[in-house]
Amino acid sequence: MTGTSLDGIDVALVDFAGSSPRLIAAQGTPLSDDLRSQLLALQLPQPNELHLAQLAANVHSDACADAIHALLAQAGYAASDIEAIGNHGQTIRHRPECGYTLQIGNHARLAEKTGISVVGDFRSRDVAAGGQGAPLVPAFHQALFASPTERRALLNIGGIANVSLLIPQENTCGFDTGPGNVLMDLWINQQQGLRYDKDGNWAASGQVLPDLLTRFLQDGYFAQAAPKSTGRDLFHQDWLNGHLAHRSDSPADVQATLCALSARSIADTLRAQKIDTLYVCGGGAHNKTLMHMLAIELPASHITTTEALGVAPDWMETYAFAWLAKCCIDRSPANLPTVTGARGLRVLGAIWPV
Ligand SMILES: Nc1ncnc2c1ncn2[C@@H]1O[C@H](COP(=O)(O)OP(=O)(O)OP(=O)(O)O)[C@@H](O)[C@H]1O
Ligand SMILES: CC(=O)N[C@H]1[C@@H]2OC[C@@H](O2)[C@@H](O)[C@@H]1O[C@H](C)C(=O)O
Repeated sequence: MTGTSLDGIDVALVDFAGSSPRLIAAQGTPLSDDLRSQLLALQLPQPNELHLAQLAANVHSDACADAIHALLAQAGYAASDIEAIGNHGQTIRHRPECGYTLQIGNHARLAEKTGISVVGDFRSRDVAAGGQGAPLVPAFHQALFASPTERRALLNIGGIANVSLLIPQENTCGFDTGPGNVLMDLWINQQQGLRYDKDGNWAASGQVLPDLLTRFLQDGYFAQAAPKSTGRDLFHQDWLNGHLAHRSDSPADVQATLCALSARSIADTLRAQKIDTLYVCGGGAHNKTLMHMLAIELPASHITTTEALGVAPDWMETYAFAWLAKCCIDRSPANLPTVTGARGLRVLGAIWPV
């Protein structure tokens, strides 16, 4: 899995032989500066992008192969022990309204480099069936973590934040709430050259600016009804610069307000759901300021991380893509039409067999 934050490659090794899946090992490897800048550049239109995307896909696959070999060596497994790799690829465009979503990654090359079958392109079939193609993890959350008694929400705070609502006796809902870390990452990078605001310390040093927060929240995405999904296609540098034009706020206050934007836009979607426990995963679970703001926004819910469900917050997403690969191999439908808006259940993904 390489997600919208473009921070690294996460690999999970999962055993599906028992009655429920078991996460055996997981590892994160930072993306090289070169690959990261190639992938970042492809997030928005640029000249010669077809060629550049194919070259980046090759480098991405080679880096994924290295990360997989490293995890197998560390866990004491051989390639021949592994049935398949679920390869999300890197999203460089997400335009379900135009009938496509694009995750680059050279699946054939990854199969060649590892000698392991690859399952990839998980989102296209759902989009072809009229769905958003995202988020896909709610089906996995439902399969593993639904409770007969507790009203649960699982919240992934990656670059983009997405939520799964697991309410007893109700269909599972899920959608992208909007920015998770992506705008905070862009702002601290622009102001201080850092990749992210460690523990949310910079945000904690500023004051939330209510008028700026209101301005951010006026983006039409927040009021849109589900099914909905988003990405860097919407929440990018120009979005941020556009909202900050003709203002002279203190940079720390802007960071605090971006943090509040993530917390508020998440909480606004959860308040009416009377969630008993909110389980947080993704890198944002490490942002203490964001977690604190969420707790203030949702006083009636117990807020913890997915560690309480037995899965460390950093591995939930990559675990999900192993599960999605297994569903594809078994030809089990893995989308939730109540989440993505697809016309029906579909088997997701394509297989590059060895
Ligand atoms: N200690 C920390 N303090 C604050 N923020 C952190 C910390 N560790 C990680 N993050 C944030 O989490 C981000 C990475 O999160 P994650 O890996 O879940 O995103 P992703 O999977 O790439 O995104 P998505 O889920 O949207 O695809 C970093 O870019 C950073 O903003
Ligand atoms: C198009 C795309 O890559 N979407 C990602 C992104 O990252 C978070 C959010 O936006 C979510 O919709 C999705 O990823 C997760 C893993 C999903 O499909 O459930």
